[in-house]
Amino acid sequence: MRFFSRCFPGNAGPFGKQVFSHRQFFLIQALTSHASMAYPTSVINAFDNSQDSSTETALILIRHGESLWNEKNLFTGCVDVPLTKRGVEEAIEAGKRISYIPVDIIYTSALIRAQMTAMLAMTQHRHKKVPIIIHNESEQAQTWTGIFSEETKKQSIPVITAWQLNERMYGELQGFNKRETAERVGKEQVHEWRRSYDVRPPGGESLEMCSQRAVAYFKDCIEPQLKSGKHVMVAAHANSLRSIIKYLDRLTSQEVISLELSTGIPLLYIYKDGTFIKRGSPVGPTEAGVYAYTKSLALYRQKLDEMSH
Ligand SMILES: O=C(O)[C@@H](CO)OP(=O)(O)O
Repeated sequence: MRFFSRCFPGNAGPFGKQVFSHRQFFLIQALTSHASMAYPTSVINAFDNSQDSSTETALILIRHGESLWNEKNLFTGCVDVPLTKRGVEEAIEAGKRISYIPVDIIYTSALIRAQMTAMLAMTQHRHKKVPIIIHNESEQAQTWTGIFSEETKKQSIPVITAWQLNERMYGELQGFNKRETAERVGKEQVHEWRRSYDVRPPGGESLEMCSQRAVAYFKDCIEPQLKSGKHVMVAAHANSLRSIIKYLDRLTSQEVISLELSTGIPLLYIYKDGTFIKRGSPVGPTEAGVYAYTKSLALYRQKLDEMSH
């Protein structure tokens, strides 16, 4: 049961007090293990490779679009702030960039800026499936969010929310202006709090502490999905994603200091034979280079194109 309790929404943690039930598990299984009835078999095969664990799978990482506190230059951490208009546009643009890359399951943090980003990005996707947030707050939430049409389930993508993917908790800095804080306590101190690997901001999490929960979640819950043939998108935050990228790219704690992630830029990895191959950021939906590296992605794109003609 370890996989279940750690990997489904509502797992114990600062942002979840729910418990996992078997019903939840079966719902997610149903949502992720289907083939589309509405598409020709060849298309289904092109992106439903969940039976073949040797297949390459796509992992898209995306930092949320600009938030209202990014705009104001405030330490945000786990404060649940929505996107700005520009953030909304960034998320839509990101969606265009990945609109031909298969997505079978989405993970987001428990915070609205990551969830908005994932949902807005999916409005641009060519497969037109509906991303649906899996609710597990209570037995009632599970029952009341039930989907009873198999056909409709097949046209859905489960969205799993996990507090472990949240932004690093910034402690007593949350809500303060970054520039003003630097003027008060010194630029070096603020830089150390923001970018060092193991120094904690007052009352908050160091990047190392953030890594411990984010990478553990990635290894326990997301990697098994990729391994089983699912294409995964993760919408999260600067520091939870820096932690995950440190793990994927095997960066040292020194190297991760200079890793900066822009808002709303998708990053693509291919998972194959237990390793992650970095593919950078797809620049545009029709960029040939993005699809050149794996046959299955190229085939997927070709089929989507054929469907729309
Ligand atoms: O304020 C925050 O939560 C983060 C991300 O915006 O800031 P920083 O770049 O300092 O880690």
